[in-house]
Amino acid sequence: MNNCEKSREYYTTARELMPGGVSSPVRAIQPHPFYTVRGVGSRIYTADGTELIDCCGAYGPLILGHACKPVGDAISSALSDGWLYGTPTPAEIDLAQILIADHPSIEMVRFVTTGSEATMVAIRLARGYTGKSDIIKTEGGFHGAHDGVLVQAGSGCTTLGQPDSAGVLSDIVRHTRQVPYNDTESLVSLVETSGDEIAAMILEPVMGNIGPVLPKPGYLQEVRKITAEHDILLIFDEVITGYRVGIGGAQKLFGVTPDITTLGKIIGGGLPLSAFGGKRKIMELIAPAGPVYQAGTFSGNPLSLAAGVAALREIHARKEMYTHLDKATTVIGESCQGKAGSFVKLGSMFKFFFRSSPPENYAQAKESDTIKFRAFWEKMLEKGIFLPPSQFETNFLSAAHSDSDVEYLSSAYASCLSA
Ligand SMILES: Cc1ncc(COP(=O)(O)O)c(C=O)c1O
Ligand SMILES: N[C@H](C=O)CCC(=O)O
Repeated sequence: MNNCEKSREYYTTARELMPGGVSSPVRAIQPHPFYTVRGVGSRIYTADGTELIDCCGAYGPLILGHACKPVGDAISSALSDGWLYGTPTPAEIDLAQILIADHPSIEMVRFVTTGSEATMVAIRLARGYTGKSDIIKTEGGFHGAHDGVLVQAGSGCTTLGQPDSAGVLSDIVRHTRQVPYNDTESLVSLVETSGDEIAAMILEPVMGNIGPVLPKPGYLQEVRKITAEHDILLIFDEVITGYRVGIGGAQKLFGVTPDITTLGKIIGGGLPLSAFGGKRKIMELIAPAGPVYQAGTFSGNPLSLAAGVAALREIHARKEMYTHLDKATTVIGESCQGKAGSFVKLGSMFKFFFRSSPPENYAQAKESDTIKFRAFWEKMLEKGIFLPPSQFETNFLSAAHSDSDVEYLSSAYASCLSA
């Protein structure tokens, strides 16, 4: 980006104040990130006055685009009533009713603040329910930044080349078993030898933190069958896919019912809100109904709930957006035909991999040429398009992207991939 003097200065200051200069590692674009001061519709605006078409969407929450008016209005209205009470609120009942109606797997729900919290407690709940110690995750799966899942983790961990984290005790991660995604044979052999120790398998039904990487036909159904046969709870981490691949998430799209579901991102309308939910007999183990403890000062905060209810009502009122978004990414994919690499999409999730065929798992995703990705990413930025700055992060389109945005994106993909 030519005009970036202010961003450069901000970053110089920020690096003195915060590790890596950022609040989350994926934002530390080198040699310096751009600083954003405004977001409207499909656009973000930098501190240096550059307008960008945003295909990052804050890493997933903004399916309605930036500053969506009904969501903003709901936040303003909630704000005028104060913003934190430390008591139950009517809005949590409204949002719980929407989530339960939309997800056949969810009979009860608990609101928390981040996706990391949701997956952390979902795992604790599975252990409490089954009395077993271990979990299975898929290699390259990302479930937030807590100890038990920071092993072979996707997202920033993979981008930085640090899929395991220092500071995590080997005693903890020895309870986290790994299998490749899309590989039922490895799963069967693991559960046949160790099924008695395994409380839950947690997976992103569509892997969003190395790609996207899509499930092979029948894979999720097989996983459901194998886990059920071995009394292993199945946790679908739908923090990305919830309301992203459609109302009802990946479980509805693929017709697979997990035991526990984690949701985040979109359900807060862009404010911090996450949830986990599942069958009543499992959820009733959560305190104070049962012995599995979870608590949070900011859990179910009124502003996030107001934003979430407004966002989900808007999504319901404009369901046709999913068809439109799917067509839009198909158009972008067509412009990538014949280019050296592979285009992968599901609805509004998409990515061009610098690898000859679409990856089916973590090992294959990591074979992508990240140097070529970086050169392509820079060219797209020069054209005024912000893609997540990693081969291993999904691009997201929003309902605010217009037909002309999609046309522009398509021609930019075609020309930047040819160059
Ligand atoms: C699939 C998935 N699960 C969990 C998380 C953790 O969510 P959060 O960043 O809100 O803690 C993320 C994203 O970070 C995610 O993509
Ligand atoms: N891929 C991550 C979430 O889905 C990116 C968000 C972050 O780590 O800041």
